[in-house]
Amino acid sequence: MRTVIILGSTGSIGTQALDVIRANPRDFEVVGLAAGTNRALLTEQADAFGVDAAALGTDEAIALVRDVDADVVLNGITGSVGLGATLATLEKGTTLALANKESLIVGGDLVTRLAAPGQIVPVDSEHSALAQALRSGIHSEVRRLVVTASGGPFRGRTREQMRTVTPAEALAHPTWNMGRVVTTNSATLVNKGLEVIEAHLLFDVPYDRIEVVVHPQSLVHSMVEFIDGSTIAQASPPDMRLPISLGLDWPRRIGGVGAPIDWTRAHEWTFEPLDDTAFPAVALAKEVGRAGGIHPAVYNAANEQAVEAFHDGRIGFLDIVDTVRATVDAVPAPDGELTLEVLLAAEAEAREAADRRIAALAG
Ligand SMILES: NC(=O)C1=CN([C@@H]2O[C@H](COP(=O)(O)OP(=O)(O)OC[C@H]3O[C@@H](n4cnc5c(N)ncnc54)[C@H](OP(=O)(O)O)[C@@H]3O)[C@@H](O)[C@H]2O)C=CC1
Ligand SMILES: CC(=O)[C@@H](O)[C@H](O)COP(=O)(O)O
Ligand SMILES: [Mn+2]
Repeated sequence: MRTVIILGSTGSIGTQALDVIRANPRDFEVVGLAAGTNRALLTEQADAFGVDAAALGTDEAIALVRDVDADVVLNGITGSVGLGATLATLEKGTTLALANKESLIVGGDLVTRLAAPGQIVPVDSEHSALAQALRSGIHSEVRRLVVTASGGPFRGRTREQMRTVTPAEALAHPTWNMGRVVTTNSATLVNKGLEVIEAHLLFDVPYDRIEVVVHPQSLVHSMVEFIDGSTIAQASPPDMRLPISLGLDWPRRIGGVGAPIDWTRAHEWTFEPLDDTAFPAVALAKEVGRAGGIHPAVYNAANEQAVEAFHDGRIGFLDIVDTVRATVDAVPAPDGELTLEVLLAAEAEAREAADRRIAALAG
């Protein structure tokens, strides 16, 4: 029996985690829940799972992690606001099932240095796939990580053909049903950019050995290529309950948590290179990832501001990544040691710089 705290319990990841736990009551017990603003659903969940410790908002979520003992904390908060909870979980020594990729990308080395070996278990589908494939070999045998991307709803389009797309069109993900921010990031390919940085930080593989390949069916969730030419891929229908269950009890597999691929039917799995001209977000992410320091945090903060502005109708779709590029260029790296305070200051500066550009575009 594993005791579990779920942060972001009212969201896509959180509610699917509760589905897994509801179906496996002998394996898991929920001992804490946290959400952002949805008090009604949080209360309903706490009642349904008999949970006393329920928190609303970032500060309360961090206090919950510190005060309530658990075997594993699932961080399913969206955005870099999840950083405090990630740090608090690692400081306490609790296993972190990490869906909130932004906290790893923003915190970078500050997060990885705080984590004991194996303390962070990836929940993001690609990184869960990589972790599963990496169980087949040792680090020195790895030649490349191959991160798959669905390509999003605008796969195959030119920049010009994306100029006037609407928020509703950007939210029509071809294969996954997810929260608003990550779905928008899939459409711009910023999600894949964040995931390349996430893969580098989790698996300590250099950026020139992490590739992105477009796989529209979202059945192969990522692959590891080994030095002998062998490639190990993890494949399953697109269903986050599988990586969530592995995150909650790594490396144990829970029977029946997801349906397998139906091999009695004909399938066509396709793989194609990413069009970096139409979707420059991945190349830009590699650039900021290589630069390290504050730069990944600036990339993410600018994107968060731009995504909100796009959904508010203040800027167009192409302006999202253009704003990230302009903000990365505008916010300089400070001198001196990289501390949490320095990172948070850079994030704030990036949000202001992005907001100024958004205001200029909107005006
Ligand atoms: N959804 C998916 O399939 C996948 C998601 N991820 C990652 O998982 C994370 C969550 O994504 P997703 O579930 O889709 O997002 P959602 O928008 O569906 O849910 C976000 C959750 O975070 C909570 N939240 C927001 N702000 C705060 C805060 N300040 N303090 C505490 N809780 C807060 C929300 O609460 P409330 O509802 O009350 O506002 C909600 O429970 C993201 O980092 C995403 O990139 C990764 C892979 C797949
Ligand atoms: C399910 C999951 O892990 C998402 O992060 C997913 O990767 C989004 O799909 P694409 O970004 O590949 O479109
Ligand atoms: Mn993913």
